[in-house]
Amino acid sequence: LHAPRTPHAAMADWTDCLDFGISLAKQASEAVLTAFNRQKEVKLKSSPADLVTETDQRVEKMLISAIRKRYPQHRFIGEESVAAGEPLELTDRPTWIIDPIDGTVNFVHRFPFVAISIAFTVNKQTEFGIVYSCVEDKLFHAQRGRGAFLNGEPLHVSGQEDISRCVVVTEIGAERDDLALSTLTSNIFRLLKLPVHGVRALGTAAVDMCQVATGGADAYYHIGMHCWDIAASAIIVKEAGGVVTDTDEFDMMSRRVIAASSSSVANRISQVVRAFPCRRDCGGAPGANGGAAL
Ligand SMILES: O=P(O)(O)OC(CO)CO
Ligand SMILES: [Mg+2]
Ligand SMILES: [Mg+2]
Repeated sequence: LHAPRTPHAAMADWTDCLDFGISLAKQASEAVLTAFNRQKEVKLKSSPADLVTETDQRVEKMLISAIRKRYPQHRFIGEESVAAGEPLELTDRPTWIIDPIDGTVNFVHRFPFVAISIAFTVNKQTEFGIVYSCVEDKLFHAQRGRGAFLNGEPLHVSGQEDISRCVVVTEIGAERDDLALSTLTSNIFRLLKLPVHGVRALGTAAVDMCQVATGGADAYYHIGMHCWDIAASAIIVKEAGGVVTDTDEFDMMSRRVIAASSSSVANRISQVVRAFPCRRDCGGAPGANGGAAL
């Protein structure tokens, strides 16, 4: 089902793809839970804290082969396929952006927050996102213009506008060089000094960001993640009434994101948090790799 820029394609609502994605996320969750308590063979990727297991690779292959069989024209950006050398390219074609296990370090350690994250874009616009937090058995999803849901119940952000009353979620990530670590820790220091009510990190960007959609947290920011970590949860936050930004408009390839309950909270975080340079996932944008404020 190729979707060129035609009025017909503009009218497509992609619900069939969403339903299929949800059924696959449930199957993938079973595979993740079966392996959760078992011994894992762990390999390193970009750093000593960037891990992959056989389950990450197997789940991604299962998802992609099932989707490809049903939608042969569709394209993919998958974390483990990119790690294996596949190009990371977002085109106008219908594209599935997949993180087979978001929270692999948690998975390896049996820390109980791991998720399957699936986003779907057409003409580079996200049409829906699915985040399945497997151990919690929480299925988050959102479709463009149709709201966000947790296990079928509508989601709403907190609406908090005062940063000093916020719980802010972030991730430490896998970067371990001095500049990244000092930037990360000084960002947390500055937020705590505002003060905010608390800073949290669950170990999965997808689930972290979904906390903003539920109103359980008021904001999330992250530097250094990849598009597959946050593409699905970004539309979930947006459809729950939240704000998703970068320095300017949200750009899922920039490796920076702020998701917040209100634009005033997003702006305040943007003033406080500094970014360290990260190579974009794909495409180019002026100043995208600079060390400017997030
Ligand atoms: O476990 P993954 O997919 O590498 O993702 C991490 C990125 O830091 C957690 O979101
Ligand atoms: Mg991830
Ligand atoms: Mg992953």
